[in-house]
Amino acid sequence: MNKKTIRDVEVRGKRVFCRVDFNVPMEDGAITDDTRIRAALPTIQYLIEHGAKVILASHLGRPKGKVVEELRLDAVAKRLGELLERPVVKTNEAIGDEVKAAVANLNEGDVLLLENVRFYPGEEKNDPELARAFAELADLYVNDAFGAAHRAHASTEGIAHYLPAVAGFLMEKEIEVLGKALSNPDRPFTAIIGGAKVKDKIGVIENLLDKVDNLIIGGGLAYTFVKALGHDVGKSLLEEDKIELAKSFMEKAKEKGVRFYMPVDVVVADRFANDANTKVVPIDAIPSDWEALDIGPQTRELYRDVIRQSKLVVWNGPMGVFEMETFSHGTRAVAEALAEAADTYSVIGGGDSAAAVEKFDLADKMDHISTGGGASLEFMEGKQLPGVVALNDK
Ligand SMILES: Nc1ncnc2c1ncn2[C@@H]1O[C@H](COP(=O)(O)OP(=O)(O)OP(=O)(O)O)[C@@H](O)[C@H]1O
Ligand SMILES: O=C(O)[C@H](O)COP(=O)(O)O
Repeated sequence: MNKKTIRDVEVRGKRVFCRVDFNVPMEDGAITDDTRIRAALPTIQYLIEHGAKVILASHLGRPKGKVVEELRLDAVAKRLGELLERPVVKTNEAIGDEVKAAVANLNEGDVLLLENVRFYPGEEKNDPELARAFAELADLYVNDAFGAAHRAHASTEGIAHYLPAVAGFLMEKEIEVLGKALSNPDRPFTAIIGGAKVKDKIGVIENLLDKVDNLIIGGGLAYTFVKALGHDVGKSLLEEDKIELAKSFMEKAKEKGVRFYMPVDVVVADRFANDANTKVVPIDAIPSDWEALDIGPQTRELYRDVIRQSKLVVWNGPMGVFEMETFSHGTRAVAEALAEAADTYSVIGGGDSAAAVEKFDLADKMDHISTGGGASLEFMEGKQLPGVVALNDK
């Protein structure tokens, strides 16, 4: 990575404004998955051990510039304190007198968590006034919020214009792993693209077609490709306006020598429910009033084999409606194949695929699970992430 990191600067005695992505899932005020908090610990611990005065900032949810009581960061501060095994001071504001006083009270190695930065309308507008107010609290800016790096907001981008700005360890790792996959991949390199819609994956498929040896398609978006091949898809997800695009992707794959893998059989259901009637049918025999909700057993085997023969696999998007047990087997098979393939470096591109891997209890068997959903998708589209661009070059 050509950006400076916290290793390249002196942090001792400095007030460090560290942007993290603590946008964790919550239910009834309780954190249901603290992966993102844990992922930021190496940076926070480094700052503590090296005598920084640590000021953490994050968003939670989408409060749209207003105070939303349920989106306060108190539960996050508590969890962070437990994980760090040290007190974490939490303010009820992210700027202003209360915050300035709390920062002035910090000793070397102390940790302060500011209130949800998205309570301020200036955050998402990348208002220079708010960015400056954040910057005035600190001597150094550290961005460890990879999950929010695709957002040009006051605490992710704007602030970097007013302070020396470097990356944290999580940011560095995400950029290095995803960056290597895209620029210098071990081969055979396979991308597995699933999820609901072609529309959301156009950029990724386009970019990856130039880089991969194998492209595996699954999930709801596969049926637009199936239709493009001339088969009926019944009531399966279909984006009529993307059929031509699907055709052009398949042609482009052929031109480039990319092997393009589509489901050969699917699990169809008579309604969208876990207890629906189901059957396995070949891809060219989807009944007109049934919908395909998972890849079938032959496809699972086919995809397993491709995974086994790959040196690097990047996976984004589930193979079926994995939230329902009946339609989870395709996604599980891909996760298991990645877990078993010892010589295959597996990169999970955040979002639902990461949730699936967690659900199947296979997270610790993957080589890298991105903490970014939208951010990793934009990175894989080949886009520059504003939160990264704004950091100081080496
Ligand atoms: N065959 C299918 N029919 C209908 N829905 C499907 C099918 N296969 C997968 N899905 C649904 O697609 C959803 C996931 O797709 P989505 O594009 O939202 O997430 P993703 O690809 O993981 O991207 P992100 O990283 O943004 O979360 C899941 O909720 C899953 O149930
Ligand atoms: O959950 C995420 O992907 C990040 O925290 C970014 O959140 P956002 O999509 O609300 O900007």
